[in-house]
Amino acid sequence: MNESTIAFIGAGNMASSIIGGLINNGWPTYQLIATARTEETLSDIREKFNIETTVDNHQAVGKADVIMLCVKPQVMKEVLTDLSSSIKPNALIISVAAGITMESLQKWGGEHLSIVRSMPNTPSLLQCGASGLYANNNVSNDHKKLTDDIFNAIGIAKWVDQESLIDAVIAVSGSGPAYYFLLMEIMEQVGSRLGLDNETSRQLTLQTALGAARMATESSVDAAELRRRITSPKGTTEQAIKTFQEQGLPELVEKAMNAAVDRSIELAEALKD
Ligand SMILES: NC(=O)C1=CN([C@@H]2O[C@H](COP(=O)(O)OP(=O)(O)OC[C@H]3O[C@@H](n4cnc5c(N)ncnc54)[C@H](OP(=O)(O)O)[C@@H]3O)[C@@H](O)[C@H]2O)C=CC1
Ligand SMILES: O=C(O)[C@@H]1CCC=N1
Repeated sequence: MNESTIAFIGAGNMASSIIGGLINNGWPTYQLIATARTEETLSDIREKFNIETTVDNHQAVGKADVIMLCVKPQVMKEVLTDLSSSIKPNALIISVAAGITMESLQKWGGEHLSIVRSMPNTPSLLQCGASGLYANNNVSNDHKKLTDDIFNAIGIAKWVDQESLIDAVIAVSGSGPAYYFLLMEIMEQVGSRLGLDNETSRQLTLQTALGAARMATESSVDAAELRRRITSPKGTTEQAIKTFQEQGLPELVEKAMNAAVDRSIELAEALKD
């Protein structure tokens, strides 16, 4: 069992997904600390996870072997600059923020710090997360192993060797759950408009998403082949897929994913100073 204490600076959607995923995987609650701006958020975290909380970032960071920066990109500079003096020597810093570069993190926290830029996603709560990881040159093999222990406990994790690929990870898996949720929302609504009662439409949609995801991950053939197996010649699926393709779904998805990348680059530029 890992003996490291992890401080979560920021205890919102992403932090609580990681905390929940770690606890579900057996990470000891006494090794987790979370901070937030408001007591309201912290009492919610204590109620859900029974871990130590504080509004004092310095107090949390002073005890931590791993400091997980889980605040919004817009407040990262203020938060990291302020807490840098309390970071223990040999602590590992992990940022989850979109659009905050390694250069900025080092400038605000200190050039000597071991920093990993991560891009997790909220299904981490169910240990179904998909994370991308990028390390600076100060990160030792032990720190990499520790990072792997954390992110593999909440799903799968892939190291990338160029920082710019973190933006690709944002477009695929960081933001990705929202794309599938959007499709589920739309299918539920259309099912209702086609005459199903709302609850039936919801249940059929969600079970279909779960079934498709499980088949895609558990089957020995790829998604394209699984799709072909549903698409009978001259059948109903053929008409639906043809409509998606003729109306530009592939181009639309590419455009949306590029928009996510562009926004990350734009944030990095706007928040670098
Ligand atoms: N949501 C997602 O799916 C993903 C998010 N991310 C990244 O995660 C980060 C957080 O996003 P998300 O969790 O959605 O945001 P939330 O707004 O849900 O959480 C942000 C948290 O930061 C806390 N906070 C704000 N200022 C401070 C401070 N000075 N000290 C300590 N805590 C502070 C807030 O406290 P309070 O609640 O008290 O206001 C809140 O708990 C972002 O950088 C984002 O890019 C990455 C991948 C996926
Ligand atoms: O939307 C965002 O900016 C964050 C990063 C990836 C998912 N949520």
